[in-house]
Amino acid sequence: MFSYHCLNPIAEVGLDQFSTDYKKVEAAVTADAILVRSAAMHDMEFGRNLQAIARAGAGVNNIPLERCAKEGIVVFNTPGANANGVKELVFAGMLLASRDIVGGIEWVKSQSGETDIAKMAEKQKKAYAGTELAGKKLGVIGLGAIGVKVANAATHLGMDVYGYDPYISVQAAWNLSRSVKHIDAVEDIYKECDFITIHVPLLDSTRQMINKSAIQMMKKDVIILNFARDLLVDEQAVLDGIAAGKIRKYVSDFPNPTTAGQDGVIVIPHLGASTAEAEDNCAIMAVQEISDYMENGNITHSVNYPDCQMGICQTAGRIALLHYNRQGVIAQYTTILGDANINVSDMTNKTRGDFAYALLDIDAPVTPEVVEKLDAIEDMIRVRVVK
Ligand SMILES: NC(=O)C1=CN([C@@H]2O[C@H](COP(=O)(O)OP(=O)(O)OC[C@H]3O[C@@H](n4cnc5c(N)ncnc54)[C@H](O)[C@@H]3O)[C@@H](O)[C@H]2O)C=CC1
Ligand SMILES: O=C(O)C(=O)COP(=O)(O)O
Repeated sequence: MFSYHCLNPIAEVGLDQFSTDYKKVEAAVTADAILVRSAAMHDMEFGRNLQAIARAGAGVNNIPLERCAKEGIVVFNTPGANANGVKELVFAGMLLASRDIVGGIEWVKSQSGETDIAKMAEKQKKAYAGTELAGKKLGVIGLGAIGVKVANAATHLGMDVYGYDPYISVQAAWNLSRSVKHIDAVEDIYKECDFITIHVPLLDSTRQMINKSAIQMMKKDVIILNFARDLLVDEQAVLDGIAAGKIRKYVSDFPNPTTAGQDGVIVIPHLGASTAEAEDNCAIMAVQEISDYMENGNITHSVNYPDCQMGICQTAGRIALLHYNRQGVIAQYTTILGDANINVSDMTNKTRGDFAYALLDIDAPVTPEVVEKLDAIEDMIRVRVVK
């Protein structure tokens, strides 16, 4: 029996995929697995039972990945599962920034009860007029699951699309429309584009990527869209750019005290992934990842351990070893198994940075003594008896 805890509400259609071997628990500290969306986990203490965290979504900056790896907790996310939801909201953002739709709607509301409203609107509407998307240059920074969808869809709206991603995956490159211009230097996006949208993860290397010097390079009347994370942008520099008449609009999906209520800023309450479809997709993928890890030891879409798959165990036993990626560890654990007369019929050992993961299918179940010896290896983080 496995237990799981939901730190945020997770779509039932996903949770329904857990077999009857899983029970939901109210206390995170007792759970084998945690499902989470945006809840902040950096200050959380993790229970000793905790083996896996699945982020039902893309961004994992709310989870202490390194600490989890050191505690033998595998963290997963659900790549692409909410990308369409975000893509659609990015276009809503572009349209809201192009004409003052919000201001116009508010004006109509403020005139409710006016019998002459239709005539008044015809006079008033010029205050909310704007421009079109077609023919404008759109710069997409980060061509992952979301960026590719935004870039491709924009080409169908008649936009001239520039894409920048020095680390683009082969899969993303395959999916990218040939009409998207491949940009090698992000400065070219800053200098050329009328709309700039950012779709990169929040990392030390991307924090405040859109800063004062980037803004200085931009065209007058640029529209900046941020559906990735607020900390990617120096938002005070953006407000200064708006006040100076350089930036026409800043659209953000991340409310905070700096931007909320400011002129020239459209802030949405983090709705990018809040569609029924995205919530269902993320929950289903997260539950599949956790189930396969808990039941088979397979890792798919981890963000702190290497992915590793050996299907369903066909031998007498399977163990999973989470360890540091250091010299001699493999020799030590294979020696312990050999000394215990346990034959390894299949094994995979994968590494990711400082961490490594091994799955071993063995011809006899391991005894508690063998587990104790494996656990005692200096660079061993966690030993799991999967079967
Ligand atoms: N507003 C919302 O509700 C949502 C926001 N997000 C945010 O959007 C981000 C992107 O999501 P996905 O596209 O699904 O992730 P992804 O991992 O598929 O794509 C990220 C892309 O950014 C690229 N990248 C990394 N560093 C870069 C750099 N310095 N310059 C240019 N490109 C760089 C990577 O190569 C990758 O292709 C997430 O990390 C998350 O923070 C994601 C989903 C929902
Ligand atoms: O997937 C992401 O990175 C998101 O930002 C979506 O967050 P949410 O699941 O809506 O709290």
